[in-house]
Amino acid sequence: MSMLDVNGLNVWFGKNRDRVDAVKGATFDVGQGESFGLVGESGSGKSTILRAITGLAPNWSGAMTLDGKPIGKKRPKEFFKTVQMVFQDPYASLHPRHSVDQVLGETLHLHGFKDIDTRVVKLLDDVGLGQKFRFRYPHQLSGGQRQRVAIARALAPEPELLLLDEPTSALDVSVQAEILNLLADLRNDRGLTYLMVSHDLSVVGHMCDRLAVMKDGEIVEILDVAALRAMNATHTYSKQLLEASL
Ligand SMILES: Nc1ncnc2c1ncn2[C@@H]1O[C@H](COP(=O)(O)OP(=O)(O)OP(=O)(O)O)[C@@H](O)[C@H]1O
Repeated sequence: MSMLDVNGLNVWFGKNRDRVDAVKGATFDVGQGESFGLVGESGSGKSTILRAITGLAPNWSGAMTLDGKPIGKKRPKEFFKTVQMVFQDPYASLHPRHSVDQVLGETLHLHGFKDIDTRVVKLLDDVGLGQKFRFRYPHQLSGGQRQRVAIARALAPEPELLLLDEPTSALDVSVQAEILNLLADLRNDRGLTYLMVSHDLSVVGHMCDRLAVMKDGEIVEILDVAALRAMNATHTYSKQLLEASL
């Protein structure tokens, strides 16, 4: 069964002459436990799809369902127990004056957990940081460590679906693989479902089962990773993208 089903999604910003149609008629589904990639050039609408799913892009039409239930205009609190997002830039996504303990503790509190201490310790272990990072502030962490905290925060409500918006592109090349391996391990251990945006085909080839290629707001092709590895795309633009990635 589909974890996420997106059907004829249109997303726009602004009005009249200022209107930008960022996503046009996007249709795809992400199976339970699947890792699905969205690739394409800058401005093709990849992040906007994630933002529409989480309610950060309010102007949309079409149909989206999560676990078979329609996603409406307002997201109830339970929605964010199932769906969490990890942003590209952990420098921007963590409050500079909140310690790691506050970041995780407040998220757990918000989601109604009582055994907060135990869970904070467990989350830090799960993302490979450990307790010594618990009372540090973002400026005392490296980029990779900050992204681990952001991943721990996303895992706190025990979600089923993680929306990953270029989760390694703001990091040093040397730590990108560590974070990708962490995400792959977490998916294996917890049976998570991923919807992952990347402009890097090698990242998607490593992390995803299937991918959608986007251009100018439209999905031009959906490929499985075997077809990606075999350079077996049908659409001209996907072919160009594959060739450019060599
Ligand atoms: N808040 C906004 N207001 C107006 N236009 C926006 C807004 N957010 C995105 N857009 C426009 O929507 C289009 C799609 O942007 P989006 O960020 O989804 O692309 P992307 O494929 O994720 O690119 P990138 O890899 O650079 O993040 C672009 O033309 C962008 O300028």
